[in-house]
Amino acid sequence: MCGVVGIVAHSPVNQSLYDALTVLQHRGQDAAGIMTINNGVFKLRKANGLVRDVFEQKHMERLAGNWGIGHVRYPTAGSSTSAEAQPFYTNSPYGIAFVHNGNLTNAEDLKKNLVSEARRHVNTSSDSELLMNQFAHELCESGGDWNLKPEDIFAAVTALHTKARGAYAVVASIIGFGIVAFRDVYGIRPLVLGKRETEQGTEYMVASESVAVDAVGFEFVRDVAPGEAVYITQDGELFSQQCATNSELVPCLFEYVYFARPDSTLDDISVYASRVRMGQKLGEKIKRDWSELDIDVVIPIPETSCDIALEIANTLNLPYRQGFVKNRYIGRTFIMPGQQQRRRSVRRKLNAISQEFKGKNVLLVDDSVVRGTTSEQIIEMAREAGAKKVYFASAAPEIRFPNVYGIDMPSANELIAYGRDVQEICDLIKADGLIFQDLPDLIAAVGEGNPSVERFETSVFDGNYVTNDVSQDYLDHLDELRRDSAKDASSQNQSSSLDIHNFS
Ligand SMILES: O=P(O)(O)OC[C@H]1O[C@H](OP(=O)(O)OP(=O)(O)O)[C@H](O)[C@@H]1O
Ligand SMILES: NC(=O)CC[C@H](N)C(=O)O
Ligand SMILES: [Mg+2]
Repeated sequence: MCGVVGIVAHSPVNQSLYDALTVLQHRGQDAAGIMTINNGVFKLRKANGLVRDVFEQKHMERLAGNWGIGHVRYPTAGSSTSAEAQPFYTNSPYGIAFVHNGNLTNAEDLKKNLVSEARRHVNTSSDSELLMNQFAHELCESGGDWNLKPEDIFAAVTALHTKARGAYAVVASIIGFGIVAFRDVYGIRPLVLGKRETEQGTEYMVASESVAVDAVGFEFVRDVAPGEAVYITQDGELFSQQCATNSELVPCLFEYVYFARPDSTLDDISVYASRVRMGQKLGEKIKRDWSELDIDVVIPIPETSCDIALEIANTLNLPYRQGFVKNRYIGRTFIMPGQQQRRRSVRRKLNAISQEFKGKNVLLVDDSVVRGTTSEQIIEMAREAGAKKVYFASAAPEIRFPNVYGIDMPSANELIAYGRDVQEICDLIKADGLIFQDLPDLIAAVGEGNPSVERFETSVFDGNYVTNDVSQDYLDHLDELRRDSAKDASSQNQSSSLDIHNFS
């Protein structure tokens, strides 16, 4: 996942963009970038690392200007090199800076056409650079004259929707004109709009999650609709238009399970409330299926599962205890780039308080079990701390299918539930019992927050890919390209790519 943000204000935006990126940090820990516009010139700083490490005082001072965009990256295509950090830039037409959350499913076809028909150069293996070039090409083709009008921009996004497939929540700044933000036709990735009234006039903000809007002191207005584009001129005038004929809201279910912050509301669904309902429903299932078990205490695996575990404890009428302490200086392990790093990080990140385990039958709760990196080690730690029995509950069902829409799960073989039933997974992670939420219950837990959402993007659980273009051949190809062992080679290949127009 990545986090995107864009602000058009009447005073400098560097600090607000920085603040927004720090509250979106949970969506991407690999790289961060900000590009502002000042006196008709782009100012850029991007690099690998966390927001707090990428931007020093000197960079912040140089990021002048009253409008700009920002990005935190979790790579799902290409490599992890700084050359693929975002924003991307292209000089034609007008000068465009571009940030993207999501992942394309037809990147290779797009690339062929871009080179052969549009004669555009794409310098990295990032699908986001491709998408930017396709957008730039559509802007050239949209028929407007030099003085770009809202209808020209909407025509370009309309054309883009017919060519790009997959997931994309995008914010782009077009120099001399303004910021355009849009979501793919299913709205797989989130994007929200905020505003703030000032003496100089209205200021606007778009961001991946509502928490960024709150943190920067803007007021939440609404979600950007799937297929819709919002255009904010550099003077603060807002235009919006539905640019797709076939749009339908099908948001990613895993955003609510794991990715988004609990204090965000996405597509009118509170992430926190949906996690509480996940806990209620899983608690009911545990009551039904495990009535004979004598569980003494419910313990969450920090951090994402805490709200879920508390509700399970309430439903089961059992004590809830924080048996693991999280090292606040270690980030999320699942979105780290390699399995070795992920494995090492679990023990550095979590430590058991042995009194909470000694002689007890504990129920450990996590939001999800993906590669099994966390669950396997945590169960071992619970036993080392003296637990008698260790039961394990996952608020998400078994994850058996790769993700192609912006979550880095490209290889079915790396998923612990792939080709295994619950007992086999339980044996692997060495639990005394393992229980997963049922998919209909998870869908209900999230969907109750907004009954108008008829479908969610659930491919990691059931293999149904909403874009209808994902074949087994494509998945095999992705596996070859992106499985952990392949990624290292790709990063080495790309490490010599140009880092263009960047402040060091
Ligand atoms: O089965 P796995 O491959 O280990 O993946 C699942 C685990 O990874 C995530 O935690 P993470 O440490 O990323 O973040 P958190 O602190 O937000 O829970 C998630 O919450 C699970 O704990
Ligand atoms: N997780 C994401 O949204 C990734 C965006 C883009 N596909 C990249 O790899 O940079
Ligand atoms: Mg976790």
